[in-house]
Amino acid sequence: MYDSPYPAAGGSAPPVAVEAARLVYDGLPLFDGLQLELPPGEITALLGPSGVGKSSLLRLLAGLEAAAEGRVHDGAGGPLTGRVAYMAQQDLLLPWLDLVGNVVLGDRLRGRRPDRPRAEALLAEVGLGDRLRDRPAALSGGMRQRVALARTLFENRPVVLMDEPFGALDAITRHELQALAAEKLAGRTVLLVTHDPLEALRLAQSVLVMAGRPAQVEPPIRPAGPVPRDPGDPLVLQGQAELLVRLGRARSTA
Ligand SMILES: Nc1ncnc2c1ncn2[C@@H]1O[C@H](COP(=O)(O)OP(=O)(O)OP(=O)(O)O)[C@@H](O)[C@H]1O
Repeated sequence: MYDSPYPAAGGSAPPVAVEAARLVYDGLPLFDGLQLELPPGEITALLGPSGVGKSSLLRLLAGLEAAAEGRVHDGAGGPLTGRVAYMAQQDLLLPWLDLVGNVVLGDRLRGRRPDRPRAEALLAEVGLGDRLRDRPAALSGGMRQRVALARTLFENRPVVLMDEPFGALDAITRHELQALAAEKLAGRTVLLVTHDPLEALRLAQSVLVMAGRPAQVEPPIRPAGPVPRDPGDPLVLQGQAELLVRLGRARSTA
């Protein structure tokens, strides 16, 4: 029996465990025997050099990597099927649907009657209550990522996988959306892939660095204090400097 250090709290967000993950592209293992633990109800950030395999690992967790081997489970050996939402860097909004239509898309694809009032309430929560009937083309990049966040929250899954969701935004919009995401995702088990050490230290209870080929995930850093942390906090700034050193080391082993 797998002995998780992060037992699932009854009825709430589960931990996520990856065991013996292996993925080979073009005959070369990207990772092999990779282990990973995500604590329940917390945000974990995953950093690492470009090409090390972060997005591939995220897709493996989402069940989207057909070629991968290994085991992904909820810490008690159960599958994560139906408990995972995925948010990509591109907002993936459909241009012919209005904002409500984009948020309820998952329900429609599953053949369920869309809960439009809940979608409208979520759009209002992310600050778009007065744009419900707009098409995505009428929005800024930051607004579009707000819609993508509302759509992710609409799925109401206890596990959320995010692949550089704020990477394409300007610094101020990114800062605002990070705070919004931290507030709205509280209590869920989140894996956030990012290239930004400051984003990781602002939002995450655990920070992981992925390095090497085949890649491994290094032991977690657990910065002190509640999230979102103040970017000007001396501990955050010091953590950022240390993380940059670790990332430099990780790149030299990639
Ligand atoms: N479907 C695929 N077929 C072959 N190689 C692939 C495939 N998908 C990814 N790769 C390769 O696997 C490696 C890891 O890709 P991945 O996107 O997971 O890295 P990453 O760490 O997320 O990179 P980045 O930070 O640049 O987004 C890269 O060298 C990439 O070219």
